[in-house]
Amino acid sequence: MTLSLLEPAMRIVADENIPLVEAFFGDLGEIRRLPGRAIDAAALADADLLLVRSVTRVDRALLAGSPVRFVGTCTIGTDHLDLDYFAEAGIAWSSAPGCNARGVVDYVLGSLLVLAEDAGVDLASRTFGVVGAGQVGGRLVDVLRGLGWRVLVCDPPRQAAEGGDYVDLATILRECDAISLHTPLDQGTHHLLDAQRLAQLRPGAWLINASRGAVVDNQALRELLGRRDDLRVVLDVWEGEPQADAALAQLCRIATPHIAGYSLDGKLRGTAQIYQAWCRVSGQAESVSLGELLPATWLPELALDASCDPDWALATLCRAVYDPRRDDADFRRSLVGDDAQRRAAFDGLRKHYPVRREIDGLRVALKGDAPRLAELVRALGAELV
Ligand SMILES: NC(=O)C1=CN([C@@H]2O[C@H](COP(=O)(O)OP(=O)(O)OC[C@H]3O[C@@H](n4cnc5c(N)ncnc54)[C@H](O)[C@@H]3O)[C@@H](O)[C@H]2O)C=CC1
Ligand SMILES: O=C(O)C(=O)[C@H](O)COP(=O)(O)O
Repeated sequence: MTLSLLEPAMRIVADENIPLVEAFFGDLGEIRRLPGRAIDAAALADADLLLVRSVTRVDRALLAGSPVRFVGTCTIGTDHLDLDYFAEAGIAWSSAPGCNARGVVDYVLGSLLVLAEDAGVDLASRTFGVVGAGQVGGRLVDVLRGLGWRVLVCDPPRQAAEGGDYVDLATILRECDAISLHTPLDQGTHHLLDAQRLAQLRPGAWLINASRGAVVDNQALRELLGRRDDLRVVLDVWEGEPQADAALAQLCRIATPHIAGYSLDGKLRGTAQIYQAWCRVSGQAESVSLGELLPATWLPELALDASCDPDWALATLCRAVYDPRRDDADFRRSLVGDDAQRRAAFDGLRKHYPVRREIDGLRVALKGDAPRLAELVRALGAELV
């Protein structure tokens, strides 16, 4: 859909946690910043553009009667948008596909390192299961396979559309030591892992959910973890956010407040993608680009000696960029007080999230001839220099 060309001053309402809105959209008109959970129909009474993150439910109740004609969500997920209503009302929209996918991959890698150290196992000896092989899962599969690890992939929609080397969920549950979930949340994936499927996890299995909370039945998972102390679980997303089940969090090896994709690069890319989408929709030429706005990384380059142990190199490169244990510790400290205090703490940790970059922004120099290390660096997506 192409909207009519811009009038001089647009009125833009944007979540206060979207970075660079002024840099990208400032020339278009007046920008009003609000907390995402406080964006209501009254705030949109004279808005043309609405820019949100995942915490704002955007549907008929929010938009009916408002002049909003474009909704941009600076996120990958779209489960907070009522797309049927947008189509019915002729509202253009865009998400930011893939913007923070690399951050989630870094989160999963960091979590796997912790789980492997706890168990005293070699990650290369595990069988990995990736459920949902889109922007996030697809990148994860490439990295894990690039590292030479055995990976089974379950993605029925892709399997139906493309054929190929996919397995069903039952096979993943039966054969995989480590399972990572990367499906969208929709009717087909709500409680994809319900009590019955959770019960099929292998002895000692690891389960990671950084997709959407309700892809796993949280109550069933809590009950299962109460009975099975062999399982190890990593949860970044929760049913009913910003309320997280504190008892479930205590039973998880790593628990974080929906920050898996919170790399700075990912957030800035999200804003840039929405700006590009708006320019397409409005027929306007782009006048701002992300390249000039991305800050320098704090750790642009690392050198590894050819004699170093590849497992040490893997952990060192991943953790040089991101280690989820800090986020886990911050979240655990926040699990105090009443429900309202914990909800506020959940949002607070996300609002004040520290700067984090991505592994593929790292340049790695190898001192000496080390083909195995070179392969590892490339598999991680870092640049070999
Ligand atoms: N925790 C975080 O910070 C973040 C979470 N996310 C979430 O991660 C999830 C994945 O995002 P993307 O990779 O961008 O989505 P995507 O739409 O690119 O890929 C999802 C894949 O799941 C597949 N799928 C759908 N139903 C399935 C089922 N029943 N079983 C197995 N596969 C199924 C689809 O065919 C598709 O290939 C989403 O829920 C998204 O909201 C995304 C970014 C950050
Ligand atoms: O992009 C997505 O989808 C995510 O899950 C984001 O990491 C969510 O970030 P917020 O929009 O909730 O800040």
